[in-house]
Amino acid sequence: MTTDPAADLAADARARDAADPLRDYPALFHRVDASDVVSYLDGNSLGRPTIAATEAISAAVAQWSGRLIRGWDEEWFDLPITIGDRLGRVVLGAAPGQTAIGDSTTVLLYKLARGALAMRPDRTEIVLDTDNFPTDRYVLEGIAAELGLDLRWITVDPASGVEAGAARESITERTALVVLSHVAYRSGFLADAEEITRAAHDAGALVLWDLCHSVGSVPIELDRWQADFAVGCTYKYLCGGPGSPAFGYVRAAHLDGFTQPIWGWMGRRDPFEMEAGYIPADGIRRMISGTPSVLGMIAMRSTLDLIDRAGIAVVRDKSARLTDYVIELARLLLPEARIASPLDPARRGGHVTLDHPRFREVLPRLWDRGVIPDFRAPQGLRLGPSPLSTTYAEVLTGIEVIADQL
Ligand SMILES: Cc1ncc(COP(=O)(O)O)c(C=O)c1O
Ligand SMILES: Nc1c(O)cccc1C(=O)C[C@H](N)C(=O)O
Repeated sequence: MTTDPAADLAADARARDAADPLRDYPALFHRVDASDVVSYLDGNSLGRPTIAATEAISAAVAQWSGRLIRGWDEEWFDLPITIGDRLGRVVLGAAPGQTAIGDSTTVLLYKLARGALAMRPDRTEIVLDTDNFPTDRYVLEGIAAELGLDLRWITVDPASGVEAGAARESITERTALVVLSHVAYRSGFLADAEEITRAAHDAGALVLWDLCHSVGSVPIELDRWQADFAVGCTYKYLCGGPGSPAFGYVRAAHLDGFTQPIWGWMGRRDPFEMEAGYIPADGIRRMISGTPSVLGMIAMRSTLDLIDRAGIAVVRDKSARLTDYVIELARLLLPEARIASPLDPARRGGHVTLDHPRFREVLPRLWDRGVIPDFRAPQGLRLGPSPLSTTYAEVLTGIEVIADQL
């Protein structure tokens, strides 16, 4: 301890970094101009690129230029499934043959929800919550209008999320499908996915989990939870790059009869036979509609290598410590801001939201100072440190600048 509180805080952050089992990982990510961005706190919107990803993308371009159309037979045709299997093993708790990469989260959500609803033709309701990510709400509103179904909304406090008890009360014998986020995009609330899945099954309903904000930071056990379907994006903690394709999971037991609504040639059995009529490919390949984005899938592989090496439990532990640290610093340096996320780390994913009526006006000044959090209307500053790439010192710098600007 010194008589200088700022120096004490800096020393404490350095000590946390020195003791961090993942201390060597931040150096594996690009930092093109360290003075331009002094604190990146938006890893849950767009992860930083790994250095290995740049090399892997260059190698993929070389393969494209050398192998040309032959690349499809040699590797690319199978990539959505081979990377899907790897994703399943490293971060989803999913055995092979249930995960495919392709499309955006929005499109895959539509395809999975339509396929799921076709499995419960006698039921009339979809259960969802009022603070799910907009795309989930809009897609389900569209499907409900298209199929003449009802939506049953679970009303949630935006600083919290869907409790298992509230979900159980909302699911009835009319419910065909429950669609919820594992980690809420605004508050970071971590849902009890296993218990909610059980509640849905007890009522004969199916569940589709949106894993966008948990994949790569929170352990996921899709097979153990007996989840029916899941979807998630790969550009956040998986650092797949802007617009990298999403993943979709269909439980093996459902695959045989599963029909998704966009019948493209790439998801057909024997696509290069070009035959009349659509017959879905065997297994999870049937989730594919059109030509997959090969270059878009490359970067996430490098992040999966890092998570595989570190172990998702260690990644989660760092993530929980980082968000605890955010809360500790916010209480100390930003006492006028409200913490709009669960305080218990066991009930929180990888980010924390702070509320203050002046955050909207402060945001451009933070960007000018090289501090990049997210802003979520009406007044939330969302801080998403990425466990593999963010240091404690970076978090401290960010919150000091926020305090200074506020
Ligand atoms: C929970 C959630 N679902 C879906 C999406 C987005 O889907 P898409 O990749 O289609 O834009 C996001 C983030 O953009 C999200 O946070
Ligand atoms: N997908 C995004 C985009 O294309 C532009 C800006 C932000 C995003 C995001 O990922 C937003 C994010 N899913 C959220 O939770 O707010």
